[in-house]
Amino acid sequence: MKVVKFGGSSLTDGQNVEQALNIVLSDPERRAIVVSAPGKRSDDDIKITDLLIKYAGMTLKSEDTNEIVQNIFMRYQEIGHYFGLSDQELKVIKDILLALPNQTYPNSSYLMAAFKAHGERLNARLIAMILQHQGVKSRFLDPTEAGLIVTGQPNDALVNPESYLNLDQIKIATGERIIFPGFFGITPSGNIATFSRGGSDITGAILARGFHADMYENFTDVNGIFAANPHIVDNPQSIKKMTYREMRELSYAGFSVFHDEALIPVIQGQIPINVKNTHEPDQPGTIIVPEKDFVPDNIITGVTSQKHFSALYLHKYLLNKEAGFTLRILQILYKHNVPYEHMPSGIDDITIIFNNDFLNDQLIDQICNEIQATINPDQLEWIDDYAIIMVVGEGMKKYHVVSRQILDSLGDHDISPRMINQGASQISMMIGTKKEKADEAVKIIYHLSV
Ligand SMILES: Nc1ncnc2c1ncn2[C@@H]1O[C@H](COP(=O)(O)OP(=O)(O)O)[C@@H](O)[C@H]1O
Ligand SMILES: N[C@@H](CC(=O)OP(=O)(O)O)C(=O)O
Repeated sequence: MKVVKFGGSSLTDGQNVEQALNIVLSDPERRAIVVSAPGKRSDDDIKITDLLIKYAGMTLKSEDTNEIVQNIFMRYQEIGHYFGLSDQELKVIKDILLALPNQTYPNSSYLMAAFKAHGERLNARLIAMILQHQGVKSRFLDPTEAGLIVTGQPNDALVNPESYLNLDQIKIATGERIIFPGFFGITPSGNIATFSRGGSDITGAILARGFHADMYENFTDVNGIFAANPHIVDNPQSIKKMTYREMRELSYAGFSVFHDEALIPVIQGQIPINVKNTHEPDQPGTIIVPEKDFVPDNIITGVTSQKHFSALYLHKYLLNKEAGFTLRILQILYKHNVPYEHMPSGIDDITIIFNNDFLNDQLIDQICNEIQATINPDQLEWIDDYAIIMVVGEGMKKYHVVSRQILDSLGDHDISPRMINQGASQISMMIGTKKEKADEAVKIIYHLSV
């Protein structure tokens, strides 16, 4: 059997949902369907998830929410009407939306998670109603009923392994389709908690493992995974086949088309992933497979950049002889609950690279002051303007000359790397640059790879 996930970009309106359902019905193996909340219908539209975040915020501030509820409901109503559902049949969706503020939540973070999750919960319910209306044997299955248990942060949850045992018990009748909402699970105490943004990919992966699927098909709005972000490189080539670890490195480093955490359940279950286009389902898309089933065609598979970093540069002579130097820095970061992304070092220097999401100006000042006082470095410099370019390819392991070509080409364009780090897996190379040079660097490296 196949688990199939449709992203919000594939479920924007009635016509899109019809395309998705045709895909489902064209293959009897497509038995478990994971859906996201309806996405943007045009560039200036708002995703349902973002409308729900606004609804939660207004509820917390006790503002009038009639208009926002109506706006959210209208999106579902429009899809329902396209398939001939009556307002009477759709009333349940409005009732659930209106009832959200009246539930009890442990705190405002759980309230936010529950509101957000209803984008997918109501869409799955609606799509099951549409299929039933068309006479297709189908069932809405909720994470509560399925036992998709999660722990951790209410808006950044992690799957609990018990979920796989629960999913294993679920019977899908012959010819039946299960419609499952993406993006959230239920905590052991029965509250809703969501994965991080884009997390319906994770739900699809959990179901693929839990149901022992032969394939996880992930439908989006482009022909698979491109070798570079299409917003940076014009018409990038689509990758035919790649490995789990290539995808994990690339999605972690900026390929937002597939969530990096969604790789983990499929790797554990050794299930191939096929990223495909809902609008062109006959195109092969990208297949993501275990390393043992892969022979690289190219040296570089993909290149990506991320610009949300800062770095702390520390210089101290004989740093390499001072036991506990790094430990004392890490203790300061730990005290302030600040994680770091990377820490390349030399004999007398170390750079610590941070994700800006975990920082603010006050925290930066505190950390710098404490490091200055504790470590007494010869030089301490905070660098705001930091981007990381990640070049990934299984073929890079064999052809070390590619690193030199990359650096030479960047140098020819006056881009001098601030840091170079060859990953321990030898399939990736990380290059630190100024933010303003990041897109240009991606273009240069992409054109070397094709
Ligand atoms: N390397 C890449 N390959 C394909 N798409 C990419 C890549 N990087 C960014 N994207 C963007 O990701 C979008 C699909 O991701 P997303 O909008 O989250 O889809 P969905 O709603 O289907 O989950 C594409 O429309 C594309 O613009
Ligand atoms: N709707 C959620 C979860 C998700 O995965 O959405 P999408 O499939 O549209 O990326 C979000 O916007 O984050």
